[in-house]
Amino acid sequence: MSRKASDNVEYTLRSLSNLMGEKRRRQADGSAGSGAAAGERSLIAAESCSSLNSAASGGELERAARRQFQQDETPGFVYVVSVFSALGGFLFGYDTGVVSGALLLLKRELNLDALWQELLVSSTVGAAALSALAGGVLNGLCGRRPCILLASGLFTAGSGVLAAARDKETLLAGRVVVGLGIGVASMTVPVYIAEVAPPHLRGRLVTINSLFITGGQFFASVVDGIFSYLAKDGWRYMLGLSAVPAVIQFLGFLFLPESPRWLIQKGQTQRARRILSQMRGNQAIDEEYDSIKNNIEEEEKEVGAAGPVICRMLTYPPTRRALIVGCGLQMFQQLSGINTVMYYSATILQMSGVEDDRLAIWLAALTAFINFIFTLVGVWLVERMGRRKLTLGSLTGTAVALIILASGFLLSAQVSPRITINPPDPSHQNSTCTKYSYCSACMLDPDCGLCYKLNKSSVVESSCIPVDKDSTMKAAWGRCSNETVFKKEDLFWAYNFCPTPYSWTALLGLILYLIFFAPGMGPMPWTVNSEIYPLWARSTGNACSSGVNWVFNVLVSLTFLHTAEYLTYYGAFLLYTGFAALGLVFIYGCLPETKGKKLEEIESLFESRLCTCDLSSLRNANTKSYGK
Ligand SMILES: O[C@H]1[C@H](O)[C@@H](O)[C@H](O)[C@@H](O)[C@H]1O
Repeated sequence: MSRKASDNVEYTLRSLSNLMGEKRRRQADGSAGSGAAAGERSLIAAESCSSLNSAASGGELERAARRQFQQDETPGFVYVVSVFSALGGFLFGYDTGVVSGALLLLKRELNLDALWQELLVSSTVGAAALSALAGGVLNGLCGRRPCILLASGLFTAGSGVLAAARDKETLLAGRVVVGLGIGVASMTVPVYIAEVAPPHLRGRLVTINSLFITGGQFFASVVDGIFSYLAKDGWRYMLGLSAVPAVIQFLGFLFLPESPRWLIQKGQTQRARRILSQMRGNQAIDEEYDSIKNNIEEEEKEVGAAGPVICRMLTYPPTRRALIVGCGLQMFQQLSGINTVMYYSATILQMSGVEDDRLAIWLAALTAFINFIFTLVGVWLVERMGRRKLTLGSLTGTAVALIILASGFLLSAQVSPRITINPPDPSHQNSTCTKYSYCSACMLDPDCGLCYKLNKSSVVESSCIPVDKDSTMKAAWGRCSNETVFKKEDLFWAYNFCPTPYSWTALLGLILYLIFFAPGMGPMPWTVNSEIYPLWARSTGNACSSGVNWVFNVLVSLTFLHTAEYLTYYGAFLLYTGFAALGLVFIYGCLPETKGKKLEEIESLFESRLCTCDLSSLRNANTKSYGK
């Protein structure tokens, strides 16, 4: 048996005897509950002993120990704490998702031009990027609990300001406050959940936070759909509703505890022990407590405590590698285009023949629903497949779906209807729209739309006309400028899409994209980041990687329309395919498996150079099979 395997056996035996010792102690002093329960427990212990005796190798022993550990119920308290913190994820999803529907109403009521609309969307994401970075320092100094309280306070204040806003400047202020809350929540919540969860449930519980993010986005799209019928002040409800979960989270966290790991780091050991045993219920905490404490002491010896954390992280190879992996994952999540696909979903659906704007809003809610449901699949898969396989499988599928999506746009562009009528501009403003010869070129200009008739399924009598400044549902002038009149005359108006027989390919690509992206590439960057840094570097590591996520989120969303103008739509989606392929190489080479490991064990996975992860996992597999 190798040295490592024998260490494992020794460690496993120690854990088992710890567990059983604790059980026996409890049974003896009668604190283990009723006689029946105690009887049941000793049966489990006896079963484990016999499986221990018959276990022939280190691997089997380890499995027996894990089975034993998992048989001990995880107290409901851990789930309550996780769900309350994941409300932060819900608010992140809700507040980033709700704004598109709110803007439809706002731009009419407050006469918002394109610049103000852009400001209201990107100010939130920009503020989130800044506060995620600042959240690292706050987390380290004040702890996770005060940061979650701060985030829910910001969410509540922000949504109050938004619901009561009378002008666009106040709206902007409200969106910035909400963005500050999103940034702090996005980096704190996964860390907090990872620190309170038992190792065998950690992946699943942290992934629940991502489920809440996509749940928030789905809920936001339903709220957008409902209140879109309330033309006056509907946006106040859309933007203000997030105060409800925010207040619930704030009140809950007044009573919920601090992370025991942070407390141990700050020397508050008694409190930490109390909270840890609350979180572990009937399980022995001595070993976990000692391992956290020893780890902190060792880390201090190895890395020292002088200088800013980020400098220490960059000069100490294991944390530098973890940081590269964490930030890389977040960067590739955004570079594979999730937010443009979500943002563009209504248009893709319109391309596939959905003419009505309201129906498109509801179908966009369906897209958000697919994203949500398949994140649930991720929650189910994460502890079965592990992080690495799940992320690799998900990104491979995402890349294939992007190719299908791009092909949909390419085929549509190739059969793009010709423009057959070029009416003179009555306002003599010489708009560029009337100069295009094909629908595909007309569509790439955000100021233009197509007015056409259908003969069976082919487009006839088509013209490219400037879009109305107040509503993208009609033209500024000409045959398609009066909605009720042009619909009666069997005329159609297409803004942002060209009617072609290949639109279903893009729709198929969109659905496949979400099915593949949602279980892996959506949640895993958050989950992995919450576990790969040692305690002293955890806040800073998560602050940096969340900051990278938000910065690339802004970059990709802001550049999408320009990218599409230069590269056309299929070019833009092929570009994202290229990024996804690069991401695959990166993940294949650099992401180690963290499933089932204690947070304190994970640092050792980054001891060897990056790009050898796959080799080391192969080596481990070989060692195991030789040992058998
Ligand atoms: O993990 C989340 C999730 O996938 C969301 O759907 C997306 O909008 C976010 O940008 C991402 O960070």
